[in-house]
This record gives sequence, C-alpha cells and structure tokens, in this order.
Amino acid sequence: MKLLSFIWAHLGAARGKFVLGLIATLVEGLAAAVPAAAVGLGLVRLAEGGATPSDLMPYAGAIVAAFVVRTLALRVAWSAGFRAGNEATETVRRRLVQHMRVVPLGALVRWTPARLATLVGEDSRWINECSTFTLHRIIAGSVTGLVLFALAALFSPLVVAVMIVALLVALVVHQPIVRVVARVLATRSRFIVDLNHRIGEYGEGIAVFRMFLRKGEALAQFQEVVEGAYQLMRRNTPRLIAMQETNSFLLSVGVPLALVAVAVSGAATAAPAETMVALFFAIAAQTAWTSAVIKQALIFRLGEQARCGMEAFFAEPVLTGSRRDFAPSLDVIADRVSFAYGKDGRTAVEEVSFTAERGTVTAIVGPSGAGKSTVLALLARFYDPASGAIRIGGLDIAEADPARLQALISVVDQNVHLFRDTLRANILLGDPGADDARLNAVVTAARLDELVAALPNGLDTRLGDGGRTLSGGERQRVAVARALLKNAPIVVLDEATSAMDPLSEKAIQDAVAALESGRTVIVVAHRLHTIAGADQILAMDRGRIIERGRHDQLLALGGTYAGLWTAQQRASGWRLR
Ligand SMILES: Nc1ncnc2c1ncn2[C@@H]1O[C@H](COP(=O)(O)OP(=O)(O)OP(=O)(O)O)[C@@H](O)[C@H]1O
Repeated sequence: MKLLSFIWAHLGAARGKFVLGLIATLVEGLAAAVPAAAVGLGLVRLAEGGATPSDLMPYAGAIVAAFVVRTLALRVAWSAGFRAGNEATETVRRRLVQHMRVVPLGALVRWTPARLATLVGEDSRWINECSTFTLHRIIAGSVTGLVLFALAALFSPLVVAVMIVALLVALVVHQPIVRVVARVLATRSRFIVDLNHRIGEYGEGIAVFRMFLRKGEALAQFQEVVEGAYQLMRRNTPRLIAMQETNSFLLSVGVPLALVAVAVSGAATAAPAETMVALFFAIAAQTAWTSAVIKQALIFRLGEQARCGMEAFFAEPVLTGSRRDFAPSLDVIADRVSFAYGKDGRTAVEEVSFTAERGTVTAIVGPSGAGKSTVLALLARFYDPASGAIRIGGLDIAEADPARLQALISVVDQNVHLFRDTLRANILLGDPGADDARLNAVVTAARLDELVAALPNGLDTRLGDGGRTLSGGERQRVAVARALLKNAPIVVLDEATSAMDPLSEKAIQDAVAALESGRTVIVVAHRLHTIAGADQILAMDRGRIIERGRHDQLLALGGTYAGLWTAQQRASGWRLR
C-alpha cells in the first residue's frame, strides 16, 4: 500500500490517465475470465445433454467477443495507464535530482555517487515496473481469479470453502518466506550499490592504478565485487525459485484438498457435473493468480525496497532558511565558528572568528589539514557550523534563503568540474543569459583568449570527459570566467595547489586579479607571494586562527606565517641537482 500511495503521490496531473488505465485493466481482467467461464458453462450445458451446435454458439461467441474487448482494454491500459506510470517515474527521478541540489553537501558525500546513481537508475526502474506492467498484471490476474472463484462458488460452495481455508493457511505459512525474500533482496541491493561504486572508482582512478602499476590489484578488487554479486545470485536464485514454487504450491494445494473434500462429502456423487465444473473454475482461478500475482509479487518487493531507499533520501533535511534581508554592506563575519565532519569526527575548525569587509581581500594560509578549505566550505554553506555563526550583511547564513545566498557567492574551487559540453556552455554556467559581448569580455579577462584561438572550434569546441582535454591551469581559468560572468559580490577562492609553469601562473594571477576587483574575496592561498597585498591574512593551524594581520605585520611577528614565508622563499630557489 505504501508503494501504491508513493506512486499516486508522484502522478500529479497524470492521475486521471492512471485511473483510466486501471479501469481498462479491470475490464481486461474480467474479459480474461470469459474464455474459462464460457468453456465451463458450455461443459455444463453439454452435461445436461441434447445440446445442439447453435446452443453452444453463444459460448464460442463470448470467447471471441472477450478477445476483442481484452485487446481494446489492453490498448487503453498501455496508452493511458502505462504512460501515467512512466510520468510518475520521471517525476520521482526529477525529485531525486532536485533533492540532491538542496541537501547540504555533507549529506551528499555520505550517500555517495554510486548510491545516488542507483536510486535514479536501477531503483527508479523498479518503480516504473511497479507502476506499469506489474501493477496491471496483478490487478488483471486478481480480477480474473476472483471472477472464476465466484463462479466456482455458484456450483459448489464446499469447493470454495475448502480453498479459502487452504489459502488462509498458505498466507500464514508464507510469512517467513516473505522475510527471507526481503533479506535476499536487501543484500542484492547493497551489492548493486557496491558494484556501481567500484565501477566508478575503477574508471576514475585508472590513471592512478596504471601509474603505480596496480592495474591488476584494482581489477582484482573490482572482480571481487562482481564475483560476490555472482555468488550471491548463485546461492540465492535456487532459494528464490524454491520459494516461488512453494508459494504456487501453497496456493494450489486447495484444489486437491477440495477434491478430497468433495469425495468424502459425497458431493461428487450427488451433483457430479456441478462439482466437476466448480473444480475446473477453481483450477483456472488458481492458475490466473499464480501466473499474475505470485510471479509479479517479487517485482513489487523490489519496488517497495526502492521506495524505502528513496524515502530515506527524501528524509535527508534540506538547507532551510528564507531570509533575504542582507544589509547592503554584505560584510562577511565568522563568529566563533566550529565544525567537525561527521558526528564523532575530529574538530576541523574551532572557534574561528574574522570580519571581511566589503571589497577587501582576506587570505587564509596554513599547513595542510589546518582547516582552510573547511572555512571556505562553511562560507559557501556546503555545511552548517556545529556552533557559532557566519553572517553576511548582518544575516546568519543558516537563516538565509539558500538560492539568494548562492547568488551572492561565487566559489572557485581547486577541483574544477567541467561538463562534457562545449567550452561556451561550460563558461555560460555562470550566467546562461549572458550575450556574446559579455562572454568575450570574461574570456579575455580570464586570460582564455589564447586557448580559444587554439581550439579547433573556438568556444564551440566540445570538452572531453570531465573536461580532461584542458590543463589544470586552463580549467581554473574557466572557473574564473564562470565566476566573472556570475558577477557575485563575494568570491570564495581555493587557489590551485599544483605547481605551474611561470606563464600559466601569471595567466591565473591575472585572471584572479580581474575577479578580485571590486569584490569581497576570501582566498585560501598556497603561494604566499600572491597574497602579500591582501587586506588581512589569517594564519591557521589545527583548526584555529593563530595569527592575523597584514603581510609585513605577520613577518615582523616572526611566527607561523613568517616561517611559511621563509620556507617558500627558500623553496623557490631549489633545484634537483
Ligand atoms: N569530507 C571530509 N570528511 C572528513 N574529514 C575531512 C573532510 N574534509 C577535510 N577533512 C578533515 O578536516 C581537516 C581540515 O581539512 P581541510 O581540507 O579544511 O584542510 P586544509 O587546510 O584546507 O588542507 P589542504 O591545504 O591540504 O587543502 C583535516 O583533518 C581533514 O582530514
């Protein structure tokens, strides 16, 4: 029932079509009962004796008419009901993707791309099956069975009474089987997620595996999961088949019991024709149920499992907040902010406080793992702080409308994701409505002119998988171009850590300088000479800000920053031999 109400809730405007499809399926189920009913009733007529061919014609005619009705009903069921089911599945898929956009990034990391891909792909497919073919088979089969069962009752209430008792016993015996099936299917689901995860990991990490000559080990890990999935199915398929057959047996055991009952009660002698026809209808009813209901029930279990996974994801709290009354100053204030990844995780950021006034540059520096990127992630509200608050324009960003906040901030990350699309489309993500003049201006400001001129189709060149056809420096300049187009007043920038040749580095610096002008910039800097002119520098260590000031002040202090500076000055003169 939960699965059906889940499907119903996602039908939206297609509910009318869905109901029409169900009505057509009811009609189809009724029509499907007609051939068996006509044969049974024809047999009764024959048993009465003296039947002429014309006496039997109505029965034959009913079978032909039922065939026509059934075909028409099926057409309606397919065109209306199945279309509605497909629409509901698409709504579910869209809702999943939509939810991915509004849950905090931290929750998405926990769900993993493989699990999310399984929800949108495999699990949505089961919802689709259940809302279309499976549901229709179950309804049509149930109706056919019920009609034939009712006909059997007309001729021999004893046969039907015995079968109902047998059915009730079967239902009770069936319960442990349901639990085992649910367990097997849950394990199967976990394997599928693990398999997707490994496939993704293998594809993404193939370069690393190759570099470290670990292709064999990586493949072995991958094969281990495939082998695990195979073994699971090998172990459980016979069990599942046995259970399905047990179900069919339990359902059909009523017929031989009814046979014994009519023999013992003497009904077979008192009314032989009626008893025979009742048994015939009972067998036909049981066949309809077995083929439609039992065989499809497994799919319904898969659908129910998929629904549970989706509901769990939908239950992930979304970023809340509706306030939009940011003060025009848009000063950024971190007020005693603390944060840990996961419930029992080590504190990544502790009691961090600073003010970044509008139009100024704040640089965050410190050793690896000091918490610099985490501060940026909190500013962009990828996570909410565990304690303390971040305020922009006087407004706690935890209370701000997430979409409005996103409009105020551009994030230029180290890991620039490029989509398999043209360079133009990748830059236009910053502002899809930008005209060519603005686009060309940001291309120039981000120092992408030379790249565009060198690409075969300029801005309309398609970038490869994940944008791998661009170098690290070029990718970061594309990210800067996006941010320039977006033109948000606050820029959160994680400077690329990888070493670059002086020309690339100069190009990036120029691009970043264009981005900085007139904006509030909070930058994690790895090459300290790039931030010597920053309005304030925050030196972090182990999650805390340990020094703050301008470049000269911090040098004069002779602490961590001065140490980092000296180390970098020395390193800039290093050589291999
Ligand atoms: N997604 C995550 N889950 C769990 N722990 C994390 C996660 N990201 C970072 N951490 C941990 O939080 C701490 C701070 O990490 P953070 O990335 O903020 O440091 P950082 O100063 O930016 O380092 P780097 O300069 O190397 O990028 C580290 O101990 C790190 O291992």
